[in-house]
Amino acid sequence: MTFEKEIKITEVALRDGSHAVSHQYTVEQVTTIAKALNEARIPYIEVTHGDGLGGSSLQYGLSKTDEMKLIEAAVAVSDFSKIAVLLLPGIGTIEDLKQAAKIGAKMARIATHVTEADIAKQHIETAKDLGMETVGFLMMSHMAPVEKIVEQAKLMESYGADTVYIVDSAGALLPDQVRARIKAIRQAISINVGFHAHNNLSLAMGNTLAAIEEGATRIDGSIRCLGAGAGNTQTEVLVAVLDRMGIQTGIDLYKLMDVSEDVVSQILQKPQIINRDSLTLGYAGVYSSFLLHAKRAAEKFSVDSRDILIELGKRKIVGGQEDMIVDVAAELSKKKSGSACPSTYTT
Ligand SMILES: C[C@H](O)CC(=O)C(=O)O
Ligand SMILES: [Mn+2]
Repeated sequence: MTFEKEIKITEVALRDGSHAVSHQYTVEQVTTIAKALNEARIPYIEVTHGDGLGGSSLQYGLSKTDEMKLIEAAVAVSDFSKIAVLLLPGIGTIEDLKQAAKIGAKMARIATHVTEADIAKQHIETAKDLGMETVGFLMMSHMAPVEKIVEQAKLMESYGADTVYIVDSAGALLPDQVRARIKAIRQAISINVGFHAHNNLSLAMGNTLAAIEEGATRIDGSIRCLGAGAGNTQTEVLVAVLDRMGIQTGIDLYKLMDVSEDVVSQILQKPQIINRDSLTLGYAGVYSSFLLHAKRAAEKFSVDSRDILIELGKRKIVGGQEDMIVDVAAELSKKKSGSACPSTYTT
């Protein structure tokens, strides 16, 4: 294969990776990592709470540091990289977006469940009015058929998005499913197509390459895999692989390897591996950030978190419906013991 096209990587360790560090990033850490990524010539660095602007909450996990301070810190050390922010309408607001733009964010990625693109209209339009490069981010893309995804991608294009992403939030897509999705939207829209993978089934790299072969030119990576579940496509590995394939990214591989080894590995609470939890997420096809809630509910109701996750997958529960996790745990507990009492109340 020979590729002439340019692949532009968005580094998500300072956003998706926020899940992996329980949203405890400090200004110093963000400054060090963003500075190194900027020196490695990463085109875009995404910085926000893991669930996007406004995500810091009891529901999604409280940030240690106000995300606007983290965005400011990244902007201050990035003269090459553009700082991107993620926004899920309903979690983040237009005001959050305006503030992020004011302090120097240059790209807005507006994320919706794969069938709900219409709720992104005002956010995409506002981001464009603010002069930001704008991405429509179709999450949980394994949950909708190709025709539905095409319809939703067209909506995002019609609102003014510069790029539409297929997002494999659960790390559940198989390579042929990625190919079908990217190929179909590539043919249906005339803006950039992007792909965001999770590695829960160990397919992040393979799926990313499949997406590139079908015409995706905007790709997400995460240094040292730092992201929800088993993490994302590992940026430094991706850059090396693309280089071996003759695809130029303009990124300095050695600098990226060094920031991974010398900086990011030091702040990891535990290595980003595929364990039974993240494997279950991919296998069940559920949102990676459900894991923590499912584990808490499993402990409370003395049930197996895998059973909760698999049941959530069967019921097609989506982001925003986290309260269902406790309901499912209670039901499973009731089936098991005839009582739905949290374990702290049983003897
Ligand atoms: C809010 C989510 O964590 C966005 C994302 O990275 C995904 O769906 O995957
Ligand atoms: Mn993600």
